[in-house]
Amino acid sequence: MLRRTHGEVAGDLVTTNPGAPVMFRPTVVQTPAIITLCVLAWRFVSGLVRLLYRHPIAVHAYLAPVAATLRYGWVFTAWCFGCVVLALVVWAFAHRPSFCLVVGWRLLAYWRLIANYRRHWSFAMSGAGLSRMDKALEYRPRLVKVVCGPVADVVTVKMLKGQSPELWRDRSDNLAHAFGSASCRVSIVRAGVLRLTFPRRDLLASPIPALPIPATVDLAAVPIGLCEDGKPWTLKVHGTHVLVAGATGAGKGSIIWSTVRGLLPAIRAGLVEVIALDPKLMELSYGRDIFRRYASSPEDCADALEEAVTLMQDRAGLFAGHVRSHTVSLEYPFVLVIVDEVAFLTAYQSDKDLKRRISAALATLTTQGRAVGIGVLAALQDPRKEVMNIRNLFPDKLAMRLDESEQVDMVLGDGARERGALADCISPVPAVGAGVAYVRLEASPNPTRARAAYVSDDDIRDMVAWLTAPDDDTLTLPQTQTSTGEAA
Ligand SMILES: Nc1ncnc2c1ncn2[C@@H]1O[C@H](COP(=O)(O)OP(=O)(O)OP(=O)(O)O)[C@@H](O)[C@H]1O
Repeated sequence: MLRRTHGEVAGDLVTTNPGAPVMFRPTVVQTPAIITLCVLAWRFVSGLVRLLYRHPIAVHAYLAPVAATLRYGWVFTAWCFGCVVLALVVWAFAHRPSFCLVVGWRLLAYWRLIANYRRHWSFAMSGAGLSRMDKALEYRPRLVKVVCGPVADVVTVKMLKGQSPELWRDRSDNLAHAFGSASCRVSIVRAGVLRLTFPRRDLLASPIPALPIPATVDLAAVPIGLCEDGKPWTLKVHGTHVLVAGATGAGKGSIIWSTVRGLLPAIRAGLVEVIALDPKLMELSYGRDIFRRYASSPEDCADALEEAVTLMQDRAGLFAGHVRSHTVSLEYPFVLVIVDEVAFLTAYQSDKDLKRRISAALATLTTQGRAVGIGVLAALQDPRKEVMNIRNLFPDKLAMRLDESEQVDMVLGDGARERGALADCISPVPAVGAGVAYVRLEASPNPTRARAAYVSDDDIRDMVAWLTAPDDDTLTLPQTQTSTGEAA
């Protein structure tokens, strides 16, 4: 039975000082020892069961040697242990990817959980202001699990009630430094649960050489570089328009040329045609033989754009009432209009008539071109509305190195910078930051960092040679497929 003792008599605590705080000591309830022991035993047993349920492999890895030693002696156990370690080492050397997938990343995750995250969790949470004190008790967000991959640790966290993802995004720098990482990306898993991504190494820190010309072409996923998680970075060109924004020297050319390189087999097969507008006369002139039409002067650019508009209208007239979307074929190839530094042709164009013609053609192509197989890939340095008033007509946008933090949301949409698209922090050193971009992939609202492969002048020369060379034994003409399933 619970025994109740009385609290202290208030009279003893009363003071004549009117400023003294009112003191109160509550009634003390003494719990019999047996109840305390039962509660502790219950907690111990339920903890054991939970451990066995959550980490069966780890528990058996500890229990098996103990059981083997008791049953067969320590020599047998040591032999077995040695054999297992040897087998793992051989596996790791013989086939590293499968070893990492099945064993390596799990072991690393276990190690990082104990040696880094659990060890620093309490200080990191209180230091970053993410824990909460209530009645002298500290409540901390729960560290749910750690998963390691080749380049980053992904930590799943359960927030405290009342916390928001924005609060965690605000503290992402504190978390990155607390856990010894260069950055921390916060994304939402579900209500109350967050995913923190801590990169361990940066795959994009050095330039990526030009990718091999692909054997098949998928217009929904043209390989142009590498994502920060090590996956290929692919760009959709058919059924969309792409705007690439980046300050001077950000490497916009590498996105344009990597795209052209990825499309090369389809260009050679006649399933894709490229119209290139190069008002700066520098970027695209080197590979003009690849393009169906190359234009550099503003008059020429206006004519080329109007030619694309006429083609678009002809196709619309032919397709109307028959098909609702374009299928790539030799008769109706996909036409990609590439515009390097589009602002030269619009905002900075002094000839008012040319400016009007170009702006009208661009707006027409970006509003009506998708359905009839005409796409626009435009690059520009300054994404402000005064400079590019039709930027919202581009469904896909890439943010390369930008001069100001406000420009990030202008390009990628509201909240992109808060979600980790730090395009204004990309290094201006070409070897480190050129070609790096933040992109919003269809699968996720959170921006992903990626780097385009660098296509050098020699690579462009080889591309021209590859495209114009006659079929012979030294050249293998790849089978060309498009996203729409047509084959050359
Ligand atoms: N993907 C890349 N990887 C490594 N270096 C690159 C990459 N892309 C470009 N560079 C380097 O950065 C320099 C600038 O690239 P680029 O001319 O493409 O930039 P840009 O954004 O087009 O600049 P601008 O708008 O001034 O023409 C190049 O000379 C090259 O040395």
